[in-house]
Amino acid sequence: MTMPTTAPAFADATSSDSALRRFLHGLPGVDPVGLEARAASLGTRSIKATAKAYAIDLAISMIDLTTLEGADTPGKVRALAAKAVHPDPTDRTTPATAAVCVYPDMAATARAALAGTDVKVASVATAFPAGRAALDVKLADTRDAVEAGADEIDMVIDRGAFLAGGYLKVFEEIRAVKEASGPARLKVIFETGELSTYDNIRRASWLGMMAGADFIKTSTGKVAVNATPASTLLMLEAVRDFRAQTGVQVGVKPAGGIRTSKDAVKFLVLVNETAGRDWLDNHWFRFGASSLLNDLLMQRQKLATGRYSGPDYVTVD
Ligand SMILES: O=C[C@H](O)COP(=O)(O)O
Repeated sequence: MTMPTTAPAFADATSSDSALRRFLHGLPGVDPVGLEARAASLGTRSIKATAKAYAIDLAISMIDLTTLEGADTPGKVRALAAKAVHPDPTDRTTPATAAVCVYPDMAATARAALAGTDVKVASVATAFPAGRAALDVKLADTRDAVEAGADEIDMVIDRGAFLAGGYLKVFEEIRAVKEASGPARLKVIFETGELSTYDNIRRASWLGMMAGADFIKTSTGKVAVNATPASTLLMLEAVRDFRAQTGVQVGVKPAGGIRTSKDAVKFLVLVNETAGRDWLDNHWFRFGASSLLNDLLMQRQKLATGRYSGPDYVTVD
């Protein structure tokens, strides 16, 4: 198989397992107390009502509206797609979400339902969520999703290999999935809640970007600890530093457990204060969320009218 070439800046660092280990373990260590304090303090920033209205619309436009359940049906995916295109049918000024995110077997249904719109089809692949399958199975899963119409692939890394120090294996797997993704943008999920340390999250971020990730993503939403402000802050620092070093911009997607407007706005403050304004649009920042949109819609309505709507204002997620 022809592999994409590694960025020249990293040719030496990725020439062997030991070279890659030296590079990743040579990254500056993370001070956990300082990191968490910075994330917490940015989270307490208050913003003006006008900025809040802007932030709510921005957050809506950044959602990968997600359903990743064993019980997903074509009907549920079509309803989700309709909601992604017109989140509030009574107010056509409401922005569409960025994407609808589904399992590969639902990608064709999502593609058909979103035809003629700007909303992307994102599909998880590579034996999501555990990532425990042979590489050829993961590549077939990826190709299936792309052939069915996915614009974006959300792959999971092999956390077992990463934690055992098999960095080159993880690196080569990401490169192979990137190639199998063809024109689709590749989001690489680290499952930060399983990586044990902040140092590992920093190492995984660099590993993913060096291997060609278009986005780095925190979590699957399927484990106990999903997206946290601290892990997202760390990843935002990584994309900022990677661009400074290589000129290549990589997006960030916190996912899992983000359910309120208040939380979404906190994440946007982190983006603005860490990576900067260049990341403040849905090409470079996404929220992976199954249950955030309704709260954003209710807050949007409250800002516009001064009151919350009745419980039947929004459809159930
Ligand atoms: O990638 C998206 C996540 O699976 C969604 O997680 P959530 O259901 O906690 O919002």
